[in-house]
Amino acid sequence: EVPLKYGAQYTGKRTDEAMNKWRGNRFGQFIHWGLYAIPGGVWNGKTYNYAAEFLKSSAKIPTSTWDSLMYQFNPVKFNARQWAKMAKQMGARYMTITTKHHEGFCLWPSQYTDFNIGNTPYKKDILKELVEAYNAEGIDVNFYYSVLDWHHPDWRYDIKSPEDSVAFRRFLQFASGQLRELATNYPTVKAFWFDGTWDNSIKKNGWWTLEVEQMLKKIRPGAVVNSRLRADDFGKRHIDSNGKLMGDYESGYERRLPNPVKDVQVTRWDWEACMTVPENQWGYHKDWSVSHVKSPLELLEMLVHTTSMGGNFLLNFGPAGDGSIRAEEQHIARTIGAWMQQNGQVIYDCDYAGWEKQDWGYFTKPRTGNIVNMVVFNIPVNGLLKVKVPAGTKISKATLAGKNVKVEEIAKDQFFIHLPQQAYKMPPVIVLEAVGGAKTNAQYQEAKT
Ligand SMILES: C[C@@H]1N[C@@H](C(=O)NCc2ccccc2)[C@H](O)[C@@H]1O
Repeated sequence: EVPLKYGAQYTGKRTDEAMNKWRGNRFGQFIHWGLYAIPGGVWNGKTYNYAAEFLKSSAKIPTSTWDSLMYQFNPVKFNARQWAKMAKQMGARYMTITTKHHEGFCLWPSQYTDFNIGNTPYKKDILKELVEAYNAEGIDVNFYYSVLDWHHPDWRYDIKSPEDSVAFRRFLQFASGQLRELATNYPTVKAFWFDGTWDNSIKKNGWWTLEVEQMLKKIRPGAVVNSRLRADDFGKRHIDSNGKLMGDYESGYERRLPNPVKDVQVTRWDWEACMTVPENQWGYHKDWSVSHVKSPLELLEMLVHTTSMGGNFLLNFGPAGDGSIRAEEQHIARTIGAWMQQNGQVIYDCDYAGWEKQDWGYFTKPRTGNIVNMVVFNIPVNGLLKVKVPAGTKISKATLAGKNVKVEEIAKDQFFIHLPQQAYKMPPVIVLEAVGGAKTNAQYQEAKT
């Protein structure tokens, strides 16, 4: 091991109450909302098919022109309570909001820049309204914060001169100030989701990333910080030069999920996957016809897949500039919500079961008890769901919607669960009662080869 001053501060999973709550939440709503939602990917009558939140760079818009969008931000259809109710109905247990994205516009009245909600026609502290509305629904609120800031004159992509380092030191003070006011003025915030930290300027200032993590946890004991903030003494990000995860959970799964067989090592620490509904749109884009739009079932399978590997799933919504939520996103919330209403117990407070992945779907395991859940997405033609159990495990019971289904031992530590034949519109859940360490059935012996 190399000695590190700014590397991982601990190893293993945090087991304090705040982290257990963060972990057990499992399903979150990501919200990308900022000035980019006003043009929605269209500029001077031209549609740009890149991510809408990058329109400033894809349409090569001068900063002064882009920043004047602030004077148009007036979401007349915005209703924080409605957004929170929709998220509650969807089954989200937490919400992560872009307090400031790469454009530098702040959804809160920051004292460190005039480029904020207070100087828009809307005027009011929209971040406060969202935190209060979501907390009122029992949903935890986390803050996304982009360190990368296209608006701030002292931002640097790299440090190549003494002037750069003087300017960037000012920038880091600015960012620390903003984070201090976010952690102080919104005391119910539970976690910080850092983005925009991949440039050399940050990699050369690993000390600052640790200082920020420590400052936030001092102001908000129990606060959870993602690995994406962190760089160590040598500029290594997420995982330090000794192979240890920095921050409290691994946040590298963006628009992709770990492979359920090859990437099982992801279960060694906490992690979260964040996901767009279109192929690559986080902010509101007026035209979703240009790429694949994921269906509610695709997204539900990703949620179950993530839970089955011990991760959290953060599903993105991109509200329009007027504060409305587009129909596709409302449909997703309603459809996933209906299933979560019946089956949330196989997601919340559930984890990796450690059983061998099968083709029909995913196992999840509640934190306590001898239950293992089966969530079936691929209905087998023969109606038989193969289950391979750890040596000596017995399946004493299997139920679907409270009714027993047949369990058939077919070989050593192998069973068929008989799935009732019917047309399934949504994934059925079978609950297994499994007891370990039982004497194996003498009838089944492994082959001698
Ligand atoms: C969570 C996502 N992270 C942002 C992102 O992909 N930024 C990548 C990026 C931003 C600027 C230049 C190159 C690449 C997206 O806008 C979302 O906020």
